Amino acid sequence: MAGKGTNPIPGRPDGAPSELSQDISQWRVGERKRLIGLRLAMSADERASKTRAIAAGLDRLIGSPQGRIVSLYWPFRGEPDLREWSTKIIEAGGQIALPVVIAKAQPLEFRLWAPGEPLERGVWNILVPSSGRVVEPDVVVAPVVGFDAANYRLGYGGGFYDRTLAAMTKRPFKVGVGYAGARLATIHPHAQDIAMDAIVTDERGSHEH
Ligand SMILES: Nc1nc2c(c(=O)[nH]1)N(C=O)[C@@H](CNc1ccc(C(=O)N[C@@H](CCC(=O)O)C(=O)O)cc1)CN2
Ligand SMILES: Nc1ncnc2c1ncn2[C@@H]1O[C@H](COP(=O)(O)OP(=O)(O)OP(=O)(O)O)[C@@H](O)[C@H]1O
Repeated sequence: MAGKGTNPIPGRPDGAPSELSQDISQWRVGERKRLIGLRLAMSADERASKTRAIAAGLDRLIGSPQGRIVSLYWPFRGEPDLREWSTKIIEAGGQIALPVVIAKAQPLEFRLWAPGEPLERGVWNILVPSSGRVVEPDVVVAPVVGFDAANYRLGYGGGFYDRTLAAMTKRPFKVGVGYAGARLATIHPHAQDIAMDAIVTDERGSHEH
């Protein structure tokens, strides 16, 4: 099965899953690179049209955002750009929060933000709200690098969302968002990986509940 463009877990001639965590973390590194490469290779038009489909999927899944805080993200490395959708959430009576990296290996903080409000460069130069109140979102929309059939999410490898979700006192509704091409059979989840309640992609399918 180790065809062109695949990244078999090493240690097995057939690429079958090995339980060696070192092999799995190497496999994750390779898959992150491959999947980020795939989405960066898409045209801006293709990303925009897939992003519109993702936004429609989020609307169907989440329903009315009235009185709810939805955490989004400031897009980078070809992630779906949902900033236009964030305006719709606010117009419909919801609020938007953005994640802030406080430090490596620490949970994220979420700060309220609305389009037009000031942002500043945080850790790794990521833009974060300068002044919004720190909140716990009702809905966490987390960008995925990859995702699997059990709704586990592969991110950039910082473990930020897993730590954040584990530390939250509220139990938010957790939605992973990404392109359909980011689907994997399994991400070989670690014990501390937290599955999403749903994954929304540009393809309508069984991941929506
Ligand atoms: N748009 C967006 N914002 C987000 C996230 C995200 O996934 N997407 N995050 C979701 O977690 C947090 C940021 N997570 C990040 C994790 C790793 C790297 C990164 O560049 N890591 C380097 C290695 C850095 C180092 O260890 O020195 C790398 O991958 O090369 C960047 C952001 C919060 N904000
Ligand atoms: N709740 C947690 N407590 C302690 N360590 C954790 C926790 N969650 C994740 N980690 C550690 O963080 C590291 C990266 O985790 P993982 O590969 O799952 O990141 P990711 O989901 O791809 O990244 P991100 O969530 O930042 O997008 C791993 O070494 C993992 O053990």
